[in-house]
Amino acid sequence: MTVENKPVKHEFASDNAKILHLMIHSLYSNKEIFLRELVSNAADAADKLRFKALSDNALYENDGDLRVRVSCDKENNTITISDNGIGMNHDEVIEHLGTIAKSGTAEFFSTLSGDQASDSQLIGQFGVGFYSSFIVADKVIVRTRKAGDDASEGVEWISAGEGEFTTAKIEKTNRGTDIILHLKEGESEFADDWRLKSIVTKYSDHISVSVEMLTTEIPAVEAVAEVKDDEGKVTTLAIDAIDAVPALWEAVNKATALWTREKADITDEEYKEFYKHVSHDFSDPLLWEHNKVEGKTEYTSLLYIPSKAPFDMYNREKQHGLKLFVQRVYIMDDAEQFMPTYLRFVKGSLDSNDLPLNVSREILQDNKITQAIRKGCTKRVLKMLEKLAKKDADKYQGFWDEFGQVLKEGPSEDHSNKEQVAGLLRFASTKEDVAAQNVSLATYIERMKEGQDKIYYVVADSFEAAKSSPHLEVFRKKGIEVLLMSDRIDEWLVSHLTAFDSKQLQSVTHGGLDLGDMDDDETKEAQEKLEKEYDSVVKRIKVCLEGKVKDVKLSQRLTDSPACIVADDNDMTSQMAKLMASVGQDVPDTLPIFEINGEHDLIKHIADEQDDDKFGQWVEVLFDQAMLAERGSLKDPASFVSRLNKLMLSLTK
Ligand SMILES: Nc1ncnc2c1ncn2[C@@H]1O[C@H](COP(=O)(O)OP(=O)(O)OP(=O)(O)O)[C@@H](O)[C@H]1O
Repeated sequence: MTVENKPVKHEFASDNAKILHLMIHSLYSNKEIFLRELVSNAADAADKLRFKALSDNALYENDGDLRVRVSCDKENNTITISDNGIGMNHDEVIEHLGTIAKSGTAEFFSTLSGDQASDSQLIGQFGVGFYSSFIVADKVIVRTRKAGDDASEGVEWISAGEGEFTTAKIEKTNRGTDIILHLKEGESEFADDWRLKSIVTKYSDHISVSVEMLTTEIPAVEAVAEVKDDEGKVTTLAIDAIDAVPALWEAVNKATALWTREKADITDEEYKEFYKHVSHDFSDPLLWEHNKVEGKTEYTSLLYIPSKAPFDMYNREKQHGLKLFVQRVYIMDDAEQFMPTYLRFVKGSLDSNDLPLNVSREILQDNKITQAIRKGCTKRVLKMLEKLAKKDADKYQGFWDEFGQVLKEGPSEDHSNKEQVAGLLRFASTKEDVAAQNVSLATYIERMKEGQDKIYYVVADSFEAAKSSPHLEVFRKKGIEVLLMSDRIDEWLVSHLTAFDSKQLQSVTHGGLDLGDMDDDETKEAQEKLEKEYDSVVKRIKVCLEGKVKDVKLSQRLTDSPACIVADDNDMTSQMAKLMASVGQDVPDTLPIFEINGEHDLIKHIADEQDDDKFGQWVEVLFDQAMLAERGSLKDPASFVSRLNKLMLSLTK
């Protein structure tokens, strides 16, 4: 795209005005963060240049001293943040500053409630970055030139943060980006060196690039002396005047990479600010760990668990949050190779001395060092979570509520840490019958009944459906706890997590029910007797449901419902079938097992029905009902309704 000398108008790509309005409103009480965001972007730009210059030193254009400068002009009510980093060309300006929109923006903004406190939390998760300038400015000018481009390739971007912005070609001799904020009326407090300095030190001390501000200029002092001669005549003599001290750019931050410092010298505040820089999150992290690993592979990791899930957490393609450094040189963001996908919420930085500086994503992929670091970091995060769960169950619960669903991807993805991940899982259960997922597998095992050797669970579409599943009846009667699962991922989880602590996980809707030593002899005898009694009824039902069921059995799991559907041991459960169908997979048509409750009055009633037609109608209706309860829908609902109506009519006669 060619750039015109004359400013060209562009529309913002998304519903910018509305989004900005919401953002400004929700972040207003914390407006100084605009400076953190802009300094953070400028430092990133310096990091990116340093990385690119590794393979092309000319990009430094003889100015290798990377820095960010912050200044203000009281008279004109402006603040300027200037960097000599990578800069942007015209297309990049349009791409990066022309839209706040990221995928899912509209959906995300529709979740805002208008309540400032909760919205600012959400906005923080979304990340507003550059656009936070409009909290304090009513006009923002960006003047930028990409490293390596000709001075005439500079671009000026101007916007008042409403529906549009302009771009124009400019001459810019020095590489990098200047951002000039024209402060709104009432925000002139920020056009003050002391105020700016205190914000920069508060938020940007950990940034490894130096952030500079101008010192105050000291004017020259003309010193004079009056000398009296013998006759009393006074002469004025100029003696050594004090030279003026010009304003100098001076670093106002420590400018050393935080993770290279000793843990004992780093305050919690500094850790928190560094987190905000790497994660673009506005809230404090939940916890973090900073480790220098020595030995075969040497690296420093600073890993954070956020307190809130970002709005696009469930997108598995989502960028990961680890920044990779090699020998303190920034290499890349989103170094996904160092963390398994189910821990994609972890943010932070990794610095390795063993990887080459010219490392690329491709090299990282098949690299022994990468694998060793990934293994170490995975263990570290799992340990952090284990420790938290032990030490502070409430805080862990907060973590689980945000990230539990993602952690549930663990057992299928990470076989070597399956047991450890399983120990971190939390479920709802029949013990409390509430939707909160707060029961660990270890707690379940502690509460198991004498003689119980399995961990029982049910998976359904919703918590309500799981809780009222007919399959739970006998478990409730016998006081056996069952885990209630209703997250989309649950069926997938249990298909990979088949045991924990040597106890098998068993679906209550799957296969024959064997309560093992928990059934007394009396119960077993009664069951056998009932089976004999119902032998011929079961056979008659099989004939009626020929081609629709795999088998018909007398149930041991029902007490209140007349019948239910069970999946054969090796067959896919209906939840799994639904899950596969929802991702477009072919699902084999498997026939269910139909179980009837011999103690139920309806079953007793049909057992006595001599008329084959009527018997058939009853069986079909009961079967459809059971299918409906299990799968939530029927292949042919109209026939079910008509059969039910016929049956009801016959009862009125
Ligand atoms: N000073 C700068 N120098 C070079 N590029 C910049 C600069 N400031 C912003 N950018 C570019 O604009 C992009 C958008 O910045 P913005 O702050 O809106 O989002 P972000 O930093 O990518 O992430 P987040 O929205 O989560 O804060 C950056 O990713 C970067 O590519």
